[in-house]
Amino acid sequence: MKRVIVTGAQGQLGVSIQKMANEFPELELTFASKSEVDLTKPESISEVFSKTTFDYCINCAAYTQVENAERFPEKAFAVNAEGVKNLADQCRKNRVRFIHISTDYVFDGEKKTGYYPGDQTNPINEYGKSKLKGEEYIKQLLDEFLIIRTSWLYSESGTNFYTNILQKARQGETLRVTDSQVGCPTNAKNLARLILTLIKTGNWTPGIIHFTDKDPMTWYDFAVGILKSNNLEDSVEIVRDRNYRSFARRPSYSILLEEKPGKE
Ligand SMILES: NC(=O)C1=CN([C@@H]2O[C@H](COP(=O)(O)OP(=O)(O)OC[C@H]3O[C@@H](n4cnc5c(N)ncnc54)[C@H](OP(=O)(O)O)[C@@H]3O)[C@@H](O)[C@H]2O)C=CC1
Ligand SMILES: Cc1cn([C@H]2C[C@H](O)[C@@H](COP(=O)(O)OP(=O)(O)O[C@H]3O[C@@H](C)C(=O)[C@@H](O)[C@H]3O)O2)c(=O)[nH]c1=O
Repeated sequence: MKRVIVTGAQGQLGVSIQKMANEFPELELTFASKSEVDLTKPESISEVFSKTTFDYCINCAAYTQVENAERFPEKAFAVNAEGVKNLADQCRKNRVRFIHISTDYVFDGEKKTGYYPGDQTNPINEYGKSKLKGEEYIKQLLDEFLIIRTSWLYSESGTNFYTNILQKARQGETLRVTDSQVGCPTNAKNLARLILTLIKTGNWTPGIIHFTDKDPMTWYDFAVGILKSNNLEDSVEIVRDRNYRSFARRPSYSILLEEKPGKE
């Protein structure tokens, strides 16, 4: 039986892992919400780690408000950089393998052929910068780590692009959605399954991997798909809005590719 602690367990990905837990009876999962393990409070981490011996930590905790991060970068860095350092530190002390989730926003989106894990990072917003700093701390502190970069995570519950679009549609609003960014939506359920499978099989090597599960599309295309899959395409008006107002810059083409073919 492998013992696994999941931090940030009440977020989108954390909840997806909780929902999938019964498919992985060989894993003993402990779910820690922010009130139990707060990454910005090292003592809350050490308290939980001192009570149980864990084999793995899956870190789903993060500051994910891209717009607010631009206005209050210190909030994003406190969790995504220094908080991750605190958690990685405890994993090192307690010999816990660390599985961490990062983002396509560590790239600037200028490379029009997509990004491999080893490609040059260059975040263009504060959220991306804070997530990159978190990655750097992990690499400095740990040998036994896996950073999984993913993009455009969505699920049918919680607050995310998918649920925001549906909410607006159900309120009868005309949807205005940008087509100036291209990325790959990723169902949080599929990422949850990948993570638990990797732990179950032990079939992973330390480093950074990329995981997405849909073909490249714009946010506009994604919104149209969301309407269609909910049979709302005929009842809701949707228009392309290249200039949709936002505070943070976002990469225009952030396609995450898996390891280069032919690499040993
Ligand atoms: N959402 C996306 O589109 C993408 C997300 N990712 C990454 O995937 C991971 C999971 O994201 P997702 O589930 O969508 O994010 P959510 O924002 O849904 O969940 C994050 C969770 O972390 C909690 N949290 C915030 N601050 C702290 C803290 N100081 N200590 C402990 N917990 C905290 C939040 O609690 P509260 O809400 O109460 O603050 C929330 O429950 C993150 O690392 C994110 O950066 C990567 C690519 C895309
Ligand atoms: C809700 C909405 C957004 N948009 C635009 C704003 C933005 O450019 C784009 C995406 O909107 P959001 O702000 O919902 O998405 P955003 O928060 O940028 O999503 C990102 O979240 C972080 C956590 C990640 O790691 C990324 O991979 C990515 O998923 O769509 C519209 O054009 N119309 C709309 O109605």
